[in-house]
Amino acid sequence: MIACFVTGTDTGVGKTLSSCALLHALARHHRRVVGMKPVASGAEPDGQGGWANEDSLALRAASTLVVPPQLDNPVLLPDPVSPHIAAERAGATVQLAPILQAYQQLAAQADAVVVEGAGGWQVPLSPRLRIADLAVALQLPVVLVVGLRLGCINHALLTAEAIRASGLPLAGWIASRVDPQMREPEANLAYLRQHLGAPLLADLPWQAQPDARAVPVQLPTAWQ
Ligand SMILES: Nc1ncnc2c1ncn2[C@@H]1O[C@H](COP(=O)(O)OP(=O)(O)OP(=O)(O)O)[C@@H](O)[C@H]1O
Ligand SMILES: C[C@H](N)[C@H](N)CCCCCC(=O)O
Ligand SMILES: [Mg+2]
Repeated sequence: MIACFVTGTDTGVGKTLSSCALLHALARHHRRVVGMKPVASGAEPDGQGGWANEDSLALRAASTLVVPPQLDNPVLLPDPVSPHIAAERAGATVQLAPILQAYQQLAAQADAVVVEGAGGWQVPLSPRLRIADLAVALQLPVVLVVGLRLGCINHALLTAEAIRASGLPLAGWIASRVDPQMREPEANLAYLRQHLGAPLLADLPWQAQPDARAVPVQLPTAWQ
């Protein structure tokens, strides 16, 4: 079973697009691939009388394995704010155990699982729990999505350092060109390639209509 945890330099940097691109790439090598959004804040009508998070809907569309929503999105909070605030407003506390159980059930059915975090590495899920704690509890190699814009070098280096300090391997990183006006994108990319100490798995071009299927992804050999 192949699995990874996708984090980012921030919220809104392209983690969902990157996770979908990873799922499509994995599906070229493996039959049963599935995305997981363990904690989602923000819900919209799912078109079937219920509610769903837009990241979950995108991950499901990129997955080949269909699972019940309690497995691929065990915690769905209505408000699109930091998960610890969304949970408080919903009168809930995010707990690790049910998320780990859901992941184990997914992993038992799948050849590959891509787990998308929420926001960046230190985002709180509850007063006592952060995204980093969840990734550590899952013991997954991490893929870091860097939203290429001014300031991303600092955010990327700090995040990579924190991931390694947590004891998890940084399996690779993805450049996500979220700012078409960015100056010197290639020089920024070159610096990150030299200093992140992990392979660049994909370079997502800026797209007016982002299409995860159209992006070339270089999967680590062990994932092929
Ligand atoms: N390469 C790109 N080109 C153009 N737009 C992009 C690109 N990558 C991401 N976007 C857009 O930026 C926005 C944020 O991207 P996305 O939802 O993937 O972020 P995220 O990191 O998953 O955020 P969250 O923390 O909410 O999960 C979306 O509207 C997405 O379509
Ligand atoms: C609602 C949003 N789309 C994300 N899922 C949550 C982002 C939390 C960011 C918290 C923070 O770092 O300040
Ligand atoms: Mg997302």
